[in-house]
Amino acid sequence: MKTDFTELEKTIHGILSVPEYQDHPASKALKQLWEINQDQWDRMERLTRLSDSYQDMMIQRERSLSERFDKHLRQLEKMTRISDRYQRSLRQLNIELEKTSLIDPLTELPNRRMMMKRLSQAFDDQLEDESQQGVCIENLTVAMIDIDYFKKVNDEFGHQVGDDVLIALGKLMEKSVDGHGIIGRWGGEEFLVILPCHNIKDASILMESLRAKVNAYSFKADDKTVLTSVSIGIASYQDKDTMDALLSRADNALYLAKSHGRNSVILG
Ligand SMILES: Nc1nc2c(ncn2[C@@H]2O[C@H](COP(=O)(O)OP(=O)(O)OP(=O)(O)O)[C@@H](O)[C@H]2O)c(=O)[nH]1
Repeated sequence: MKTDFTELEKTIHGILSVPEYQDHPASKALKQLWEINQDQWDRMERLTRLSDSYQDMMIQRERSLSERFDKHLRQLEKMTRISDRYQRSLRQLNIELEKTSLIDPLTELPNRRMMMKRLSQAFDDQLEDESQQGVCIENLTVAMIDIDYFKKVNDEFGHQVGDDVLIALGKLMEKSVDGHGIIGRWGGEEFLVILPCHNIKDASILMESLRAKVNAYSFKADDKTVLTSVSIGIASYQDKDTMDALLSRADNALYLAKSHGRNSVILG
């Protein structure tokens, strides 16, 4: 746009520099007009520069904002990844913790806590079944099993062999009960079997077979052989029974089995 005026500028400069025209009113007005024009140009240039620097500033600002946004986004993604990882490991830890709190570390059978949970569940099922006249018309039955003279095993063969015998007998008894109910380590050399939907007769046949298997089993420790047997007390659910009452009947039956010479099954 300014280049269009180049010729005009030259002409005006030409007129203004002629000495005879200096005092002519038209020359004075032209000079004034020229100065106003120059002033306008300066102002426009200043405005253009201002607008350019403003635009530069905005571009710069936009760039830094977008960089900051990208940086925050990356940080957020990183934090989300870390949090996901942390949550996964926490979940895994919880599963393991839950498992270790319910499993006996030596025999890897359910521990007493888990057996109490399962028994409580079996009780609920039993009560629900009674009220709804469901398919399970038989009683819930429990069996308390205690290894006979286990102290002797420890004394004679050492505690480590005692541990190995506990593990081996745990596996053997678990196999015997498999498909009928569950077995857990109740504590020390004592185990509990829960047999839902088993009347006392069926339960005693199953427990008698378990007893015979343990009796026939021999554990080899180096060149020595460890022979064991178990005493078993059985009790079936009776009307208005509590868990404690049922367990204590099974315990009393076990006590009788012990006092009647061990290696036997007694019904409570
Ligand atoms: N090796 C080993 N021994 C255990 C464990 N828990 C309990 N025992 C042992 O089991 C033995 C139980 O002894 P007692 O209660 O006298 O019973 P018992 O010798 O089996 O005799 P009866 O039960 O009367 O037939 C003790 O010597 C305990 O130390 C265990 O985790 N490992």
